[in-house]
Amino acid sequence: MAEAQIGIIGGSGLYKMDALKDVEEVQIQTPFGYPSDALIMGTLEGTRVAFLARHNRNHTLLPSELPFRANIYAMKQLGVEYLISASAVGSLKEEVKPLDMVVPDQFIDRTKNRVSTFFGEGIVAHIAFGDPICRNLAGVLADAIASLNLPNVSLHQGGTYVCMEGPAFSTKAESNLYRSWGATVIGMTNLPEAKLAREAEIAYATLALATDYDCWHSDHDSVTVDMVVSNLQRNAVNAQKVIQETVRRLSENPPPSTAHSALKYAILTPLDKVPAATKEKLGLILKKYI
Ligand SMILES: CSC[C@H]1O[C@H](OP(=O)(O)O)[C@H](O)[C@@H]1O
Ligand SMILES: Nc1ncnc2[nH]cnc12
Repeated sequence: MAEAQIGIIGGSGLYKMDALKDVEEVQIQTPFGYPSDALIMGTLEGTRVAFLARHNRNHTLLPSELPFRANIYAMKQLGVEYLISASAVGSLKEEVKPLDMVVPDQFIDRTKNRVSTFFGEGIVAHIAFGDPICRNLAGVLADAIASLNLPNVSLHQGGTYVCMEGPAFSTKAESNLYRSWGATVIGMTNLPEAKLAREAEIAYATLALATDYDCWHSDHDSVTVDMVVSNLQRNAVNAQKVIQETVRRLSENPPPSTAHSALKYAILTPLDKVPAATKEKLGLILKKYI
């Protein structure tokens, strides 16, 4: 099986990475079904990476339809230890302008219909999630953004990403509620990924690309898909530069991550009491502990 230490999940508007060399497309089956699309393996800055279009290259999957478990498990099968998510988000703060980049460090869960754990079926585990983003990976990502000095793009390091169910965008009352909570950006995808990545002991960080002011801002039109995609297309070149620079820095100096041992104290069920079928299904995740 092709291997990569670094994974990239591209969201709305980022369906491929132009700079990848020696590209190989791999269809991966996991115990949780097929991922959103084939994984694109390629070399970036001399390092093998795995790229996945979160909603499929043809954008056929709603946020609520995403096979989150298969996506993260497939990354684990490829040997991924660091996962960078690029995502379109709405801004909930005046100072976060469309086209700005945010590296969030917190989430608020407003989803209703997502499976966000690999556990169950006879095995119980509770990962620590007080710091849902890997601080060291986020640091590398933020340093990479800062080093590029991208014109007209401000970096906001830290901030809270509200993850809503969708697919409809928020009402003004909801948007203002999230603002009153001090949240920074809003999207529909990153929280289940962050939880599953943590369970799979993969370090996870988000490159949030602001595309709109959601619907709260009286001087801006309410968010539309056109607005999101046209802004993200304007930003896609920048996003790829950031990812490339992040990969260069990561491959030179892969940082330690507490995510890499997240399960050490998380599993409650004695492993000899876990049904054999479950042990087999979660084999890749559990093997360190068996
Ligand atoms: C196309 S607008 C809404 C859509 O965009 C974001 O997707 P992603 O996080 O994959 O970039 C947002 O979460 C919604 O899924
Ligand atoms: N305003 C918004 N709400 C939810 N998801 C988004 N993705 C991009 N903009 C968004």
